[in-house]
Amino acid sequence: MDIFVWKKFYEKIIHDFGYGIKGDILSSEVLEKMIEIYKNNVASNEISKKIAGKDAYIFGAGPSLKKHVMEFKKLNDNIEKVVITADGATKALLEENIIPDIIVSDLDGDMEYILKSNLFGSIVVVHAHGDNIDRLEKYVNNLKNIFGTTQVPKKFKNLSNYGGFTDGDRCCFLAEEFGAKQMILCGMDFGIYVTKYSRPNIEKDVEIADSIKVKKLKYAETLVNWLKENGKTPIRFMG
Ligand SMILES: Nc1ncnc2c1ncn2[C@@H]1O[C@H](COP(=O)(O)OP(=O)(O)OP(=O)(O)O)[C@@H](O)[C@H]1O
Ligand SMILES: Nc1nc2c(c(=O)[nH]1)N=C(CO)CN2
Ligand SMILES: [Mg+2]
Repeated sequence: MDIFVWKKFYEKIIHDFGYGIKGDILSSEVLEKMIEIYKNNVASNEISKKIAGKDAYIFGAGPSLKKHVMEFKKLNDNIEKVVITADGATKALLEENIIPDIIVSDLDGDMEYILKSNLFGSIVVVHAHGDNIDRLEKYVNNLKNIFGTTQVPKKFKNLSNYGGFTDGDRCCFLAEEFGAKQMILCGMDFGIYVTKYSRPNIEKDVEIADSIKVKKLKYAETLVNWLKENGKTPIRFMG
């Protein structure tokens, strides 16, 4: 997404959620510094090699996730694919012995499966924002092959901004940026329900989301719809 178009979305989002741009900038600076120190990042051409020209299967943590993982497993064609998971959705793929090529995360969820998947080779696209500085400090030096992103519409030496807000819609903006042939969205239900993959501490498998999560999902849907209308990569839903 053009940075000026993203700036308009971003200003609305931070106003709507009461986030401060200062926190987002500080967090981005922290991630930049860590990448400089640990040098554990990959260059953008590594992302390009994984995505360009392929069918991008993008997995979010909605109620249809497990069903769509099983459908994905049954695919039997020779089409080149890239598996991109949003944060908590990573666990559902590992449960089926599928290692995602790329994980997009702000590191705010259950890290066990992201760390495990990264050990098996997944690139982790780590997002900096004002509410995850502690998570960056705790986990970035334990990861290899990371790619840093920011939501601040401003240039950073080691961070990229392709637009997008939640981990799920940012997967889509990444696939668009790096020239996927098409995107197939799995577990990207949006709506008002969350799963244990998104919120590990809920009692039932699926529960009604809290109001902030519902609002985040609404933005995720709006951004994916924007991309569908304005992007070059076709987007469809699994099933
Ligand atoms: N019904 C849904 N419930 C949860 N995630 C969904 C749903 N539909 C789509 N998604 C996408 O799946 C992604 C992964 O979910 P997860 O809750 O692990 O991520 P998250 O963005 O870190 O959420 P949060 O910021 O609220 O912690 C979300 O970012 C969202 O874009
Ligand atoms: N400042 C801030 N930015 C975000 C946040 C958040 O909680 N705080 N959550 C996001 C994805 O869910 C994306 N961006
Ligand atoms: Mg997250």
